[in-house]
Amino acid sequence: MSIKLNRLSKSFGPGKGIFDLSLEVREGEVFGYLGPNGAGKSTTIRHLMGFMKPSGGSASIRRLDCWSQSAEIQQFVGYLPGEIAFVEGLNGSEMLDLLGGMRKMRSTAKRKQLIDRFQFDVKTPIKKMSKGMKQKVGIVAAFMHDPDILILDEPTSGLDPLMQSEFIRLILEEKARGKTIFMSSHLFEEIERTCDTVGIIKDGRLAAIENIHSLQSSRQKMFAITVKSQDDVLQLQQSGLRIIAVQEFIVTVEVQGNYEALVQALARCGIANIDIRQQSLEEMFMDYYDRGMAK
Ligand SMILES: Nc1ncnc2c1ncn2[C@@H]1O[C@H](COP(=O)(O)OP(=O)(O)OP(=O)(O)O)[C@@H](O)[C@H]1O
Repeated sequence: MSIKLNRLSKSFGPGKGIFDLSLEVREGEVFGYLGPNGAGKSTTIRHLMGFMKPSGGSASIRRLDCWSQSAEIQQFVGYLPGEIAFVEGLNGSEMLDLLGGMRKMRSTAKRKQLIDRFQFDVKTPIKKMSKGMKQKVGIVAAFMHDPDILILDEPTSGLDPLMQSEFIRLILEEKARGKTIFMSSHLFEEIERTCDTVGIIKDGRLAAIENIHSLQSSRQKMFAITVKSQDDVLQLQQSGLRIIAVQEFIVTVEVQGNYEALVQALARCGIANIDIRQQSLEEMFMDYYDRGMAK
């Protein structure tokens, strides 16, 4: 096991913080950590990096305790913080020199390659950099020593769509090279395209941990059925199918596998049209939020 949270908890006051988080990330797995603002993503990540002492439970990476053995852990981990703290007065290149020096890095090949890839002028003083440029410096710093494990807190925040795609390509390449990646995100597409597993955090608690591939196959289908009369609408409403919306004669039904019940109900109605649409990962995500811990 690469990363393990065992009932990790940190309380910042009543109902605030993270509570009883348990999860495991295997070596070579890409784990997406999804949740709304204030859910506890950064707090979890800060524990992984050893910046915070848990109030209860523990976090470990490769069996090393994230709090008491953080110096050892940081040797093989690359970290991108949610908000990057820069040293005043330095330009991008000097900042990367400083971070590389702290790691006693000798080779700068990967750093050069990343700078070319993300296309930015490293000589710009950090004070004058845009949010996106600073984020690029942070990405280079996280990846430049070619770490085995990457812990990334909202890595694409501030990047334009082109650079977001470049970042996704980078993640897929690093994944192919066997790297273990734990990343938080608000972007469903980014998680869907890169991750094997997604953990959903809500109000400091894990609402779900799902394999992305089985999540994709268990997606519900939405049938927007246009019927011919009000009686048909009633007929569908009484059919026991899961009705999502009714708009005049258009009844939207959510179906997951139970097509026979749908066909039987439709056979009793006058049908003018049927549109079929698959639920997006984003809708599934919102569904988890709405239903809270019930799922
Ligand atoms: N050092 C702290 N002291 C007190 N409360 C804190 C501290 N750090 C975080 N919190 C609170 O804990 C909760 C979780 O915050 P956290 O930053 O982990 O959320 P997040 O999921 O990363 O959100 P975002 O997407 O906005 O970055 C919030 O209610 C936040 O106000």
